[in-house]
Amino acid sequence: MHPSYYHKSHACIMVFDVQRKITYKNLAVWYQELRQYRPEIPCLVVANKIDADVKVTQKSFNFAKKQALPFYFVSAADGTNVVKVFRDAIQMALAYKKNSGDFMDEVMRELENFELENKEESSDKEETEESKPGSA
Ligand SMILES: Nc1nc2c(ncn2[C@@H]2O[C@H](COP(=O)(O)OP(=O)(O)OP(=O)(O)O)[C@@H](O)[C@H]2O)c(=O)[nH]1
Repeated sequence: MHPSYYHKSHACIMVFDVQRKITYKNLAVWYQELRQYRPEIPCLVVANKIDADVKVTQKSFNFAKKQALPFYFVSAADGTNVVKVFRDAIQMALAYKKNSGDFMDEVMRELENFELENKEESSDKEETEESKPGSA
């Protein structure tokens, strides 16, 4: 995947298809690539399409356990756990964004603060210009 897709990401949801083994096997490859660009962001693992065969939820998928990642059985078709996954991902992303010690994140945070301060300064200036007597 092009590195720009990883840029400024604060969480990752890795989804595999329980009916296609290759998609599970490929998780390791995707995960390695993700960690190259975003070493610390929260990553969630999703086993999708459980509606196709619910018995699959009795199987254990060790990839997530091995990497100590949160794991969810999901069906995008009937909605099982979809909201939960996105809620958890957003919560983890926000927590990460606030507290990240990753160097690139710190740089991005500084840049965002700098831009905000500049915007505030220029809007303060505009306000004082407008309130000057005789100004249009
Ligand atoms: N039964 C079932 N089918 C699903 C589920 N989620 C997606 N599908 C089906 O799987 C197929 C692929 O879904 P897409 O949304 O195209 O997923 P994708 O990741 O873009 O798939 P690729 O095009 O193979 O890369 C579609 O026919 C979907 O209807 C699910 O939870 N259960």
